[in-house]
Amino acid sequence: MIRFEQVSKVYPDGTAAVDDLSFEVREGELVTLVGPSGCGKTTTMMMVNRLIEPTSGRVLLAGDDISAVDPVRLRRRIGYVIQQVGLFPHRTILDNTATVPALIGWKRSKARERAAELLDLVGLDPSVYGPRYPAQLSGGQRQRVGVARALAADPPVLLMDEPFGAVDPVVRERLQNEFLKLQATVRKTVLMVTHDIEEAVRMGDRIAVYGQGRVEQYDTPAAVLGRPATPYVAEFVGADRGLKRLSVTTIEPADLEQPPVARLDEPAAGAAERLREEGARWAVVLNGGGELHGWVSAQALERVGGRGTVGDTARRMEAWVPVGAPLKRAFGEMLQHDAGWVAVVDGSRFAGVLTPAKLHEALRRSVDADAHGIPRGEVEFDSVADA
Ligand SMILES: Nc1ncnc2c1ncn2[C@@H]1O[C@H](COP(=O)(O)OP(=O)(O)OP(=O)(O)O)[C@@H](O)[C@H]1O
Repeated sequence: MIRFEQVSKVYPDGTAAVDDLSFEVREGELVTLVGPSGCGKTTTMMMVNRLIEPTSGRVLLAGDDISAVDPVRLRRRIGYVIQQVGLFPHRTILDNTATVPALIGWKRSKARERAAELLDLVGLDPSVYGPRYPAQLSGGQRQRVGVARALAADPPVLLMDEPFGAVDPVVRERLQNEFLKLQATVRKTVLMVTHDIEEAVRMGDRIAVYGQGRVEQYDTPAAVLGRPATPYVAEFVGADRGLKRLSVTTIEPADLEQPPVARLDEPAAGAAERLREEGARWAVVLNGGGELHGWVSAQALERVGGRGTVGDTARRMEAWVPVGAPLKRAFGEMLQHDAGWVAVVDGSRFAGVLTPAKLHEALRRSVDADAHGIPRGEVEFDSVADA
């Protein structure tokens, strides 16, 4: 969709900002450009919407050499989100969001209707925020408006330059997650500049790691973390890349343990006996529909004895995650709820539990898979234990 072919940019003062860049962003893919300040990320991005012209090489968009496309028409196909957002201070949020559709000649009513839809999509109620002015919004809300505005004319391509850079880390993580959800439905081709490797790893389908003016590695987050192509990349992703890997390794059914299970409405005595036989100290408790309710300890069941049901003494389980969530989220849930394990659900069905030992095992398996270049599911567990 976006293709850089041996692109270089030397500024008039002789600064070589980008040197012989070649890579391709596939349609619907989110690619993060990450690297230290001044390495040429913004220059790369601005050559896509022709705010900057390359000195040599070509940039292609959907097969067209963009140097032959009228810049104004080109930019209609490309949404642009920048850190400072750049909202017009004297226009309402609704009008700000409707800027591009209005510019390209949509009827005012249609442009505003679309703007309201987009505000809703990024989590801002248009009836509340639409009439406000930019100064009446928080930084995070302004960033959301920036995204809504970029999407308003439904361009196939989005360029985002540090889009979540100006907000605190908590809001930033929320905006990142919201954007990923949005991207899962709108499937734009996205180039996103960041200097934060965590953000690059979390957001990118692929990452371009920049050295000075050059791409040192262009690969999936797991591969960049697992097999840094050069010592520079290894240093840039950091010694704690094992930890970062938690963000990109997902929980799979094979990672789960199957503890004893009790039903909410079954007699406590029967459940207590089962646990005794199995030598287990606790059981997961499900409701009649097989959905997770919580957990119960063997001791508590013994106390209830013959008189009651499991439901009389079961505790709710707050620490749960869906299958497919990153290990980092499971780990976060364990810490937040001070839990020794976290329940994993598949839709509304209970799928098993992830324990710290299993989490570690999953992580090792993912490292091992990358080291050998084979899919995670095909790694023999023995090789993990030996590693
Ligand atoms: N108009 C310009 N004239 C001369 N040099 C420039 C110009 N714009 C950028 N540069 C230089 O080109 C290099 C790459 O800049 P660029 O803005 O692409 O980097 P970046 O990776 O986006 O950095 P940052 O993360 O700090 O925004 C830097 O050395 C910068 O000083």
